Amino acid sequence: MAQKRTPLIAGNWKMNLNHQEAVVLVQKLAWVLQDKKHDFDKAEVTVVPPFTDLRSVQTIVDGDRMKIRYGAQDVSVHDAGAYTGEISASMLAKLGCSYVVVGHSERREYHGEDDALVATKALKTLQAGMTPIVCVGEGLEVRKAGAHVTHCTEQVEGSLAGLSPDQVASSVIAYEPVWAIGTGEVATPEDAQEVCLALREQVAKTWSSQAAERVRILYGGSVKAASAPAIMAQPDVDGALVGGASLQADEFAAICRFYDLPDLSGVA
Ligand SMILES: O=C[C@H](O)COP(=O)(O)O
Repeated sequence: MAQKRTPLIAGNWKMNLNHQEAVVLVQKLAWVLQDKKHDFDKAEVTVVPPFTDLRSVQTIVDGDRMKIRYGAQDVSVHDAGAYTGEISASMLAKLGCSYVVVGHSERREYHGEDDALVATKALKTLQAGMTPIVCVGEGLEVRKAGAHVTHCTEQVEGSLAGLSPDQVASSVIAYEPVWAIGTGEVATPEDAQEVCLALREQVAKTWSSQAAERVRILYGGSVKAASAPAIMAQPDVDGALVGGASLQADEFAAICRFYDLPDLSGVA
């Protein structure tokens, strides 16, 4: 019997909200989810703030015993030492991070991160006891050429290279078509399912069928409360990596609450 994957809704705040604004948003999100009786066993909720907010988020999450988890938007490939400006995995783990987003397209584009570097970051994250959210996705030209499935499966193979099947199974993959990020151009549920299924099949081929069953695969790219249900109802989509909409507590909570619906079968 295949083990059921726990859905994950992660909110990537990107370079937004100082530590004081972060506390306000997390507090409001907790209140809205509590008010709506969100079942955290049905879907994990994670916020991914800037580094500067993590200690404040840890304080309020721990202090109020919130079930909301949190994580970081990047991590160093180094363990410690003379690496100005970098943040190590052990530092993030010490701050109670559960997740680390690695290989986001904005880091690949603006910081020249390649698959090999992303794979090292994913391994460092796992070795520190956290879960990497490994981002892959194609650009508009690749999509127009119909090469998006090949592009993304090759990217996932390279971005998880060197990990064991168990480590891959314990990771999260986020399919984020670059042309959908921040554009309002959300992928269709069929687009998302097509690539997420291909990624899962690639995991089965490269690592193991057990890893393919267990690895969670998210969709990201202009996800809003209105578009989320049909995408997240797809059989190979295990949640969402949300950007802009995660900065609004009500909108982000509405996305999370999709999994509280009594019967999801009719939503797709
Ligand atoms: O990490 C989140 C993705 O970049 C999606 O961002 P977005 O929801 O603002 O398009």
